[in-house]
Amino acid sequence: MAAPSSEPRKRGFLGDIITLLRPFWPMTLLSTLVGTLGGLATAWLLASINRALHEPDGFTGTLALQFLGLCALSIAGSAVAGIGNSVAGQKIIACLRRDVAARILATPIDVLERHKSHKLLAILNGDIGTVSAFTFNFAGYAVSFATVVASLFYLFVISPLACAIVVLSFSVGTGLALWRRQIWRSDYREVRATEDVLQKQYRTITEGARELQLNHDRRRHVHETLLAGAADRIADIKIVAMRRFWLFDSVSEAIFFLTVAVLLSTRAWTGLSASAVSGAVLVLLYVRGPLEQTLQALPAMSSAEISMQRVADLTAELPRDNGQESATDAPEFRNAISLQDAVYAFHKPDNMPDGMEGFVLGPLNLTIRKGETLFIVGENGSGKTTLVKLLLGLYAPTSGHLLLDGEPVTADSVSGYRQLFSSVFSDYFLFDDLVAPSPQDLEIARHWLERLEIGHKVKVVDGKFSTIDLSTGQKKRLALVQAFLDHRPIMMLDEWAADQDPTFRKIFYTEILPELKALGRTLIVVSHDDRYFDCADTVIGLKAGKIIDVKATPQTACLAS
Ligand SMILES: Nc1ncnc2c1ncn2[C@@H]1O[C@H](COP(=O)(O)OP(=O)(O)OP(=O)(O)O)[C@@H](O)[C@H]1O
Repeated sequence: MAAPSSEPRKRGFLGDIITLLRPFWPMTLLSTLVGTLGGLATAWLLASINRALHEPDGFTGTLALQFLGLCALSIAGSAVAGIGNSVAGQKIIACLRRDVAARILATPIDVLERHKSHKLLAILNGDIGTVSAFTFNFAGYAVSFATVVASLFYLFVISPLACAIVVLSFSVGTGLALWRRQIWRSDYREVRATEDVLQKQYRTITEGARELQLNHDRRRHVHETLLAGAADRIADIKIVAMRRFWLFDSVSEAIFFLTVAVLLSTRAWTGLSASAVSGAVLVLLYVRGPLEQTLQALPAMSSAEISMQRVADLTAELPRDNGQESATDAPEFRNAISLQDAVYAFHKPDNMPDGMEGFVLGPLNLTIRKGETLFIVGENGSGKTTLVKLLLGLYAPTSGHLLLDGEPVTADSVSGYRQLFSSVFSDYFLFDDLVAPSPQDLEIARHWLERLEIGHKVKVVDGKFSTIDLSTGQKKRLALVQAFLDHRPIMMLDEWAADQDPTFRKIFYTEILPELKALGRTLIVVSHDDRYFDCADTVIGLKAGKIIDVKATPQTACLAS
């Protein structure tokens, strides 16, 4: 089995945005074109107003009609651009969310374990929204851009000098905005990194609520140092950025008034006509809004660029699903699964001190025959769960092979291979519903709920369990019902009995496991219950990642114990 392929990131930010917009190009193109038309109409409207100001006949009927027509076009252009934008924006968010989720679902477990879940959540919740917030306004920027360019063109036609003064004024404003963007880029990088820390602390206060309420010192440390530290740092960076923003905004405003003053006060010297001066003031007044809107998009663009980078970095590491996961059927399980000189070595964590190495399981040789009950035993940290993940195809061997009926399980076949198993890990996830249950499934579920002595607590109602608010041991019994309903030939139960009371623990080993075996299930059971090791056909003992003991036991002994 090969390691997941990662796609090198070749495109730039603009390329990413265009790729995102590509599926919605008819709508984006239409709204951008109509929006641009609206922007041109606005510029023409300014020209008409200026002409009306200096027309000897004033606001003539023709001008009035033209004014109305242009108003309609300008308003309609903005509206169509706005609506088209929001539709494309929402679809882009949905698309990105689906794509990232599909990639996470198709990602090998060890890669996923290396990405901490709070970081994945920050990307799913925060970054995707930031990217979309920028693409949302794509047509809006086109409207603003068209208005600015067309208005300047009009001004150039009536007076190149007035146009030059206005362009100079806008250029200084634009220069300031670009400078501001540059500073915001580095600020936002720190904001975004701190948001990951914040997300981690949010998880701590929700998932560790019990522990924190019982320990005031830790609670204070988490709340006042870690969480408040991250929240305050983000606030501090944003306060400085906003202060800078308003300072730059005031300077831009001052430049605007200064330009108007220059235009008015130097008329005698520059020889500008009244129509050129009023045209320039109109353009300055009216175009300032759209221009600022475009310039204000620059910080949003920086944020989107960094967020896009994070989404792209993540998705480059995660494989594309291509629908293969759902399309692959389980192969037939005829004889045995085995490991041949299989090794799994964990990556050494970045913060692991020198001289310490990551855990290595193997090399292992092991065969599990169809219908066999195998117990994996060993002290804490000996590698039992790691071995199970290797056997289930969740970890790919670093070297050696995983074989199904003598054939190596490859990167192409592993997804189907995994469908041979149902599992209850020691840190299992409990689903509260059944996937498309048949009437027989409902019957089987009822049987197993009774058999596991939780039938009085849980029923199946409309394809869902009526509750999953159960005791720890009862939840685990429900997880076993779920695993059984998966109808897989091999069941893996990792320390399943650890949370059960002594009576039910005995029932599990001496009745439930033999029943499952009698139903044809191959069973892989991780256990510390040495009292019941006789209930296995084979027991393998692990120590420091190596098999130290293999024992074949007749299962009849279990029934007598
Ligand atoms: N995600 C991980 N990243 C790095 N190392 C890991 C990871 N998971 C486990 N390990 C290492 O692998 C070793 C074996 O872990 P494993 O969970 O397989 O032990 P185990 O035998 O199931 O233990 P237990 O009886 O406590 O459940 C551990 O000592 C740990 O250091």
